[in-house]
Amino acid sequence: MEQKQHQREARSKYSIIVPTYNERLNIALIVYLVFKHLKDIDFEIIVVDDGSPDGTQEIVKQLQNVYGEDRILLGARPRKLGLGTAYIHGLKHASGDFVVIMDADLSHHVSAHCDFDSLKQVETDASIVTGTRYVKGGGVHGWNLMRKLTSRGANVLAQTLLWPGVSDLTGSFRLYKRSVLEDVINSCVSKGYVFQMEMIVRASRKGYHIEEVPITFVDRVYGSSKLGGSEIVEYLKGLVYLLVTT
Ligand SMILES: Nc1nc2c(ncn2[C@@H]2O[C@H](COP(=O)(O)OP(=O)(O)O[C@H]3O[C@H](CO)[C@@H](O)[C@H](O)[C@@H]3O)[C@@H](O)[C@H]2O)c(=O)[nH]1
Repeated sequence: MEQKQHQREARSKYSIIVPTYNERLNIALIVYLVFKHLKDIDFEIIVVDDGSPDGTQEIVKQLQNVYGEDRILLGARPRKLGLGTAYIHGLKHASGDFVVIMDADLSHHVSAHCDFDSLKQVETDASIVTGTRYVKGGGVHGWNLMRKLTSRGANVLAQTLLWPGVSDLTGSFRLYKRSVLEDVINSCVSKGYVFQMEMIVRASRKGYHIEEVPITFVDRVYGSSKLGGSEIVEYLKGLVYLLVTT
């Protein structure tokens, strides 16, 4: 029985998509942590970098020399083209049966989030396992009041208007069955941060089984968030669009 379980795990491959823009100070650490904590899992890391002026890509190339180009793939884009399209680009390079998306800035801690229970859930019952900060056991550390209110407000507004059945619509630690991601991603039109919400709402509307796991989001130590006012405007536009089209 145990051997069968092991064989099943050994067959599954995970593609971990990490979008980066100016993450020179974080990328080596996140790669190190993934390799440290996912020892018994077959995985590849796909870094989608948007021509970061801080030289993130140079660090990724050094990491490829250390870990191998088959384990660290670089999906380089010429300029900042948005978070949503970065995931779409990453998926083109992915060869795994399952896809994990996570931030590069260590706000998602690999040891706590990529646990075996979540991985098993997506291998068996769930189509998507999504990290949530907004249930018992989840939370946020390090944000100021304004940032907390913005995130909470965005979620409450979307819950009220869309009833998606998911508590954290803007979170970006998720595991997808590859076929599900491919199906849902093709119906998404968002380019920026609102993409997270669009993906999960469309998946929910299509009837996919979504499991939530509580996560604690820890704000970054190095570098800065790229979430600006224009992303908030895009979020509101996206909300209206989803209200009308789903
Ligand atoms: N390639 C690429 N990567 C990007 C871009 N914009 C942001 N990123 C990368 O996307 C990740 C998240 O970006 P942050 O700017 O650090 O986001 P945050 O404020 O910490 O994140 C919060 O809001 C996000 C938006 O919904 C959430 O995804 C996240 O979970 C969290 O709630 C980081 O790895 C960052 O480098 C882009 O245009 N292109």
